[in-house]
Amino acid sequence: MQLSELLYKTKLQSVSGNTALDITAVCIDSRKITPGCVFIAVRGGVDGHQFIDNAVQNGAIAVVCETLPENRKEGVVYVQVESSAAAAGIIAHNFYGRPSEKLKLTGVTGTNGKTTIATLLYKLFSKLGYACGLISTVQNLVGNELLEATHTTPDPVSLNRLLAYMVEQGCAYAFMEVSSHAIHQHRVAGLEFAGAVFSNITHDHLDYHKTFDEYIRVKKAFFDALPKQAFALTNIDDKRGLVMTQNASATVKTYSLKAVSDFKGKIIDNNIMGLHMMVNDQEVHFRLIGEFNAYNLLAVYGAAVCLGEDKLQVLQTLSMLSGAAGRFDYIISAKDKVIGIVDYAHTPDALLNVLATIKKLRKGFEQVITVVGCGGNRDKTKRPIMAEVACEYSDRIILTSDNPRNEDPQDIIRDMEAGVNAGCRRKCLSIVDRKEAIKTAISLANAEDIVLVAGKGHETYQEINGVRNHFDDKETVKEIFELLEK
Ligand SMILES: CC(=O)N[C@H]1[C@@H](OP(=O)(O)OP(=O)(O)OC[C@H]2O[C@@H](n3ccc(=O)[nH]c3=O)[C@H](O)[C@@H]2O)O[C@H](CO)[C@@H](O)[C@@H]1O[C@H](C)C(=O)N[C@@H](C)C(=O)N[C@H](CCC(=O)O)C(=O)O
Ligand SMILES: Nc1ncnc2c1ncn2[C@@H]1O[C@H](COP(=O)(O)OP(=O)(O)OP(=O)(O)O)[C@@H](O)[C@H]1O
Ligand SMILES: N[C@H](CCC[C@H](N)C(=O)O)C(=O)O
Ligand SMILES: [Mg+2]
Repeated sequence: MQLSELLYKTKLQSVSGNTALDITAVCIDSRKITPGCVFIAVRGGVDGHQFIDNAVQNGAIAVVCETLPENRKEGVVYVQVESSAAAAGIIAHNFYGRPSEKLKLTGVTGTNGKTTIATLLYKLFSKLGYACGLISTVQNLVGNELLEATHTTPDPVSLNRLLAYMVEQGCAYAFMEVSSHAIHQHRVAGLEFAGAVFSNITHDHLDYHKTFDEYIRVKKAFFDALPKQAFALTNIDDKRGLVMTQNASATVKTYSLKAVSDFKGKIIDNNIMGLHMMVNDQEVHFRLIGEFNAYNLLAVYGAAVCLGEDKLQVLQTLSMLSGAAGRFDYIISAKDKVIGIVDYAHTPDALLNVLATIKKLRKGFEQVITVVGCGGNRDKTKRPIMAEVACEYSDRIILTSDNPRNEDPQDIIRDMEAGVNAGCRRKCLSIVDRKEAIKTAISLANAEDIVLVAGKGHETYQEINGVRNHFDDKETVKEIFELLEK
């Protein structure tokens, strides 16, 4: 494709050279240069500008950058833009044939619930008979083809390649999670969204965004950028729900369990068998559990209706679906009927939600034993809060490792212990080894007790010092149930 076509819709500052140049690939990483490509120098943790010469040496014939290099090579076209990251999204979108305009793309953002909502939308639309794509933390799916996910929202080149593949495979819809990192880094720049969903916003990722206001501003930017013909569906029970869409030119739709809204729900009953709800005057039973899933289900219902589906058919189909892997995923031991719940709650709010949900499901006599850790090299401020939440809602807690990454797991646990108040110390244990921690929790459980293993959900590894060792919470719980019941 010609460079001039690739630059369509980018905000150019200067161009040196002839843009009637055939480009074979788009590259944002100098380590992955292929001859004939355009290299886009993006500033991140390191400054991509320092790799321009290297990229040219390895065969890049055009360079897109914010600051022009002093030594420019003859025959190479240099394009200056205001934001390389934004240009990368737009250029990648053009290169891959503007895939988001060839299918209906819905983006889901918010602190919690993105994977659940996007996955349910994918399952729902697949069941309704459409070929669909899914881009999520857990997995990417093109029809039934499974592709590994490395990020919640991939980099713009991988993302547009994936969307183009969905188009090629005949997908009519794509549902994707849009993380706040992705919005901030312009990974979704250039994409044409048919609609966007806001789930909620709470304390997370402040290691990256620094302040809560900045985190809100970043998420809001996604809604501000939606096209006029798109829908912007927001949860108005969240304090920031209306702020998100206040400047959107898209059509704003709302959902709520508490207030008058376009998609209004009311919980009639909420137990281990599922949710019994009223949704816009229609009584319906869902297999998903807990109030937070009532919100997720309303978001899915609302988005499907905004995309033009029949209300009743959507509810009937939704009522048959199960949730996403590692989200309130439970196993009951054969003999003692101990309930093991594996959940991806890795933020204070998510943990609070899960434990509050469990509390409502209890019959009264059983203990709740919580196993929880916090990831290394991530927001440290959440550590004591998560321990505090776990203490408040559990009869026993075992603090353990999540993915320590490059931190000493003992240090992480110490940070968590700061949140355990004197009154709770007697019910709290710290065990660094996650498997040992789960085993201890299950050994402490009596018949019908509930063991919550939080933080890693669907993850099948534990990352320690750059090495990912196989580790699967659900598999571990199952294994220990079998071992202890022999
Ligand atoms: C903090 C963060 O988000 N980092 C992402 C970011 O990296 P970065 O900007 O620091 O990149 P960098 O390594 O400094 O390089 C800057 C530029 O120079 C280029 N480069 C770099 C080195 C080189 O030799 N040559 C070269 O050309 C890079 O390709 C890049 O374009 O851009 C990279 C390419 O798109 C991402 O892979 C990387 O994700 C890292 C691995 C990551 O861990 N990200 C997490 C935090 C993340 O994005 N998480 C969210 C979900 C969060 C949630 O909701 O839970 C997600 O969407 O997955
Ligand atoms: N609507 C919701 N509100 C609050 N908590 C939720 C909600 N939905 C799910 N959760 C809790 O948050 C955890 C993460 O859910 P999910 O994976 O769907 O969210 P996510 O936004 O994709 O998270 P991540 O950014 O980590 O990928 C779940 O394990 C559950 O405990
Ligand atoms: N997308 C999140 C997931 C955190 C999951 C938790 N298990 C951890 O490793 O901290 C992140 O990368 O920050
Ligand atoms: Mg997710």
